[in-house]
Amino acid sequence: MTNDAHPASRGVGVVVVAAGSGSRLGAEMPKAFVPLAGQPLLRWALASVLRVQSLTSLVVVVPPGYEAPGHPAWQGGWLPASAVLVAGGAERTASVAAGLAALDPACDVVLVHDAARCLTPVAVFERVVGAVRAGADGVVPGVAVVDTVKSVDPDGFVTGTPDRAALRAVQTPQGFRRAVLDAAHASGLDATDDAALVERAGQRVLVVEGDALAFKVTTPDDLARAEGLVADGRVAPPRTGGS
Ligand SMILES: Nc1ccn([C@@H]2O[C@H](COP(=O)(O)OP(=O)(O)OP(=O)(O)O)[C@@H](O)[C@H]2O)c(=O)n1
Ligand SMILES: C[C@](O)(CO)[C@H](O)COP(=O)(O)O
Repeated sequence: MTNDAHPASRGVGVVVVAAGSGSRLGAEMPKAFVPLAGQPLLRWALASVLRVQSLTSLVVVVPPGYEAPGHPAWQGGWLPASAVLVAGGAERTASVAAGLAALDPACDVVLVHDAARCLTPVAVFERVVGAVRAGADGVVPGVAVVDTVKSVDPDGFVTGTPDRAALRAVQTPQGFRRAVLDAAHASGLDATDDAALVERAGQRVLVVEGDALAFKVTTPDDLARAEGLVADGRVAPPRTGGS
């Protein structure tokens, strides 16, 4: 790992959350360990994380029990030596909080990334880091919404049609000034992403351009899409002997 050339920088810490069960995928193992072209989704995700220029601390949040370095899931030596393993919680928010607690306290910028967004290009990471370094409290990658979106009531009746030009589907990595994210998680609230906690704390979150390759592997169709992209050579496989 290298230090950021920025004089005020004390480094970028990345928390990769990989503790989910993947119930919607329905595999026989936790989703992060499901193979994509023969390699665990987590390994694909780490391949981009390890290329982040200013990375100084890496925490991987895993299902309870997997934090033992001798766990069979790590056979093959693909886990980076620099990675700190911690056990996750029942919800994503709790897993992120566990990861934050294990991050090097010297990091002044934190990225939180889903292992399930396993093909996210490193350029997205660098874009998010750059925007945090430029002064944003929080930064999320996002893509335009292509469908017309409806809000509905509990009975399914439409209550509105928001202007989709003002909507973004957001991805990870989400980046924050360290103090901002720590304070947001100290609220103890739950949310489906970290930016929502920061928004609730009254901080401004900037959306930067995401990437179609940063889609989340959620269902079997998503995994098939990822397999197709690899087979077509759209993404390079993780190198052997590390991620
Ligand atoms: N308790 C949890 C839940 C989710 N995650 C992580 O958060 C990311 C986004 O979650 P999602 O893709 O929704 O994963 P799951 O919760 O595993 O999926 P499902 O809802 O289908 O069970 C994933 O990398 C997942 O491993 C986590 O670390 N801890
Ligand atoms: C964090 C996230 O990936 C941003 O899109 C997403 O919110 C996770 O949501 P899920 O409900 O756990 O699928």
